[in-house]
Amino acid sequence: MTEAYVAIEGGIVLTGRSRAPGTARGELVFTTAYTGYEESLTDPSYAQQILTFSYPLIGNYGVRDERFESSHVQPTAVLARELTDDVAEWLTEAGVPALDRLDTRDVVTELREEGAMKCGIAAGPDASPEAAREQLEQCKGMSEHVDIGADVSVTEPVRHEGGEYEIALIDCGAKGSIVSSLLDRGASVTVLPYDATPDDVREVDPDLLFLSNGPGDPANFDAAQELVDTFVGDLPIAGICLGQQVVARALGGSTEKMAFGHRGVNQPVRDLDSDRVVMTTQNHGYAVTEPGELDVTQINVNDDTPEGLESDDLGVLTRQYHPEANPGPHDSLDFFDDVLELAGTTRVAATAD
Ligand SMILES: NC(=O)CC[C@H](N)C(=O)O
Repeated sequence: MTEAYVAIEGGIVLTGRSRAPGTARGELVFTTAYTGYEESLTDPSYAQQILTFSYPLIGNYGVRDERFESSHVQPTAVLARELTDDVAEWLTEAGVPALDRLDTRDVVTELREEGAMKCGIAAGPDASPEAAREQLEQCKGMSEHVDIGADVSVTEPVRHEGGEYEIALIDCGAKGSIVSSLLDRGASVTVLPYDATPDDVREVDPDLLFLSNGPGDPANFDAAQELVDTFVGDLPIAGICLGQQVVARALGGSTEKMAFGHRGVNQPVRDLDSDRVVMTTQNHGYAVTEPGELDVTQINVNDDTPEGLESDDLGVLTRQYHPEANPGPHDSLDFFDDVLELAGTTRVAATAD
């Protein structure tokens, strides 16, 4: 067994089996998802993080690229109790270090007690505890990645021709299934870079401005925040995850880093109007603390954090969780119907003028 080492803030060094060689560093987080590993591993929201799967066996239904949320593996390294050969080969080809035969219960317990922590990894024939510690020393906290959008965003507009409604999607690290969920419902989507200017948006002449999910601290997405400032009231605005956080900050709200975040596929969310609880997929380490000009319409059942923000007057609709949620649960897919309906209000207003 080729050994691999995990050095965690506070001096802990864990040993496991190397499944993909290399060294890496990143903030150590965990997901409780028991399915959807292809989607999680290609979700750009995981950039600069080391992803621990708490479910004990990862890879039991293979790896198929049609499930990918982006073109490549996004976490800097992967930890699990057991990874199948399919996943180990995929991560080896991707150059993303991975290790298993690790007591992930210990890792998760540590993270739940101490919060997300910096971490260094060394795996493969040349690995040593010192190499893992060196990685740890160079590791930055998520909020210190001040231009993380540049690592995950398109650099030029990308147009997806679809139906009648025009949506400008600001790509702060967008999952592919957000684009396909909008196209499936009759929208045309123009994906714009994370640092798009108001003029870039005007050029698209959209019916709705959509802010995507993405990695890191929403406070580091100034350009996207400025777009919300500029267009609120004139264009309907929607957002998912980082998108919700950026919209809230732009409209007088605030965000903060959570202790260890929400990552999994069975996070319960209560809609305050209908009192209905839905199961949701989540992946975030920051949360909205004050909603500013928006109303909190949905909350997390476990910790009451805001899961949905809305303003009828301003035409704003956001979700902290991932309604597109491949492979599921799909309880909240109707969010995208609501977004399209909101986009339709622009056309109605334009006809009335
Ligand atoms: N999935 C996301 O968009 C994550 C949002 C943000 N980076 C957070 O961790 O809270």
